[in-house]
Amino acid sequence: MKGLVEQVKKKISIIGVPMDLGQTRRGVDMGPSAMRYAGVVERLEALNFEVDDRGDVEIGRPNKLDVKNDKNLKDLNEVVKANEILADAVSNAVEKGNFPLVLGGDHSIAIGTLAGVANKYENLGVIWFDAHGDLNTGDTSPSGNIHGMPLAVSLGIGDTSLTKIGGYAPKIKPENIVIIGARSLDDGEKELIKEKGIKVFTMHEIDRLGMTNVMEEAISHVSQKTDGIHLSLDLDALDPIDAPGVGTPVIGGTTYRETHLAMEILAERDLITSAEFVEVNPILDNKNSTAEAAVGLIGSLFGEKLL
Ligand SMILES: NC(=[NH2+])NCCC[C@H](N)C(=O)O
Ligand SMILES: [Mn+2]
Ligand SMILES: [Mn+2]
Repeated sequence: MKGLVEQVKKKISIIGVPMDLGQTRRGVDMGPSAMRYAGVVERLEALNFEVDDRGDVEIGRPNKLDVKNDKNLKDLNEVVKANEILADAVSNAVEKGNFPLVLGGDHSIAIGTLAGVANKYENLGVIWFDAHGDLNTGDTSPSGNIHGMPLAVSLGIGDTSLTKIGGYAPKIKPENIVIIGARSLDDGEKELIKEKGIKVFTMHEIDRLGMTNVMEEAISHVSQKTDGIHLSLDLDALDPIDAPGVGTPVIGGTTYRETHLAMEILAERDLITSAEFVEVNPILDNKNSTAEAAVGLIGSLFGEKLL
């Protein structure tokens, strides 16, 4: 499997997704600009990548009357529309042989990213950094926020208007997923994890084993039968001390250093074939430090080294 660092340097297609309708705290729509302002393009160009910034996917404004539905899926229509557009943009990038780098936006956009990637990779592996499981459905969600559902949706579980985005379902298989950094799971998510046998490295395992061992195990879990690996990194995986600008912070997360190390290990192994960095909310941030952390992590993922 060819990744992103060693091969003849791949062109990177950046796709911004100013989506804030998958949750209720405004401001996460400014995440893509915050990461651009923090220098993501320049950082990648300095590593000799050719970067094609495709701009932002257009997000509709919801009709207030549509917000409430009986499915416990907030702003469903606009979330579906934007994810269909994103799926197309991502699949175009993959078709051209480019590496898709998606900048969010709330985590509901993983539905579209995975729809765009998985139609090219039949056995896509997924490494999901998150404080949460994002394995809810309208039936199990305590909030009705679709950003808490993208992993379930991509497994083909949930409302069909979401699972059929991109025209096919499921996108991924439970045995090809690892979640890293979990410390807040709803009851329905815990059940789904058990039922599907999804591999989860909670903060407990990270404390016990250390990030190096967790990454070794995680990589061997997702690289066995897969033909590509997507990295989905929710900035709330990090501790709120290092990443304060997120809508659903949870105390006790990974440090910037640990997460940075995880990215360096992924770069060394050269396995990642697409990535997204989500949930950066500049309104809740401290002088853009969360966007800067995200861009630092992106640099490491793409092979940046000090010396
Ligand atoms: N992508 C995220 N930050 N998800 C947070 C989800 C929180 C909670 N589990 C919910 O479903 O509402
Ligand atoms: Mn999260
Ligand atoms: Mn998430």
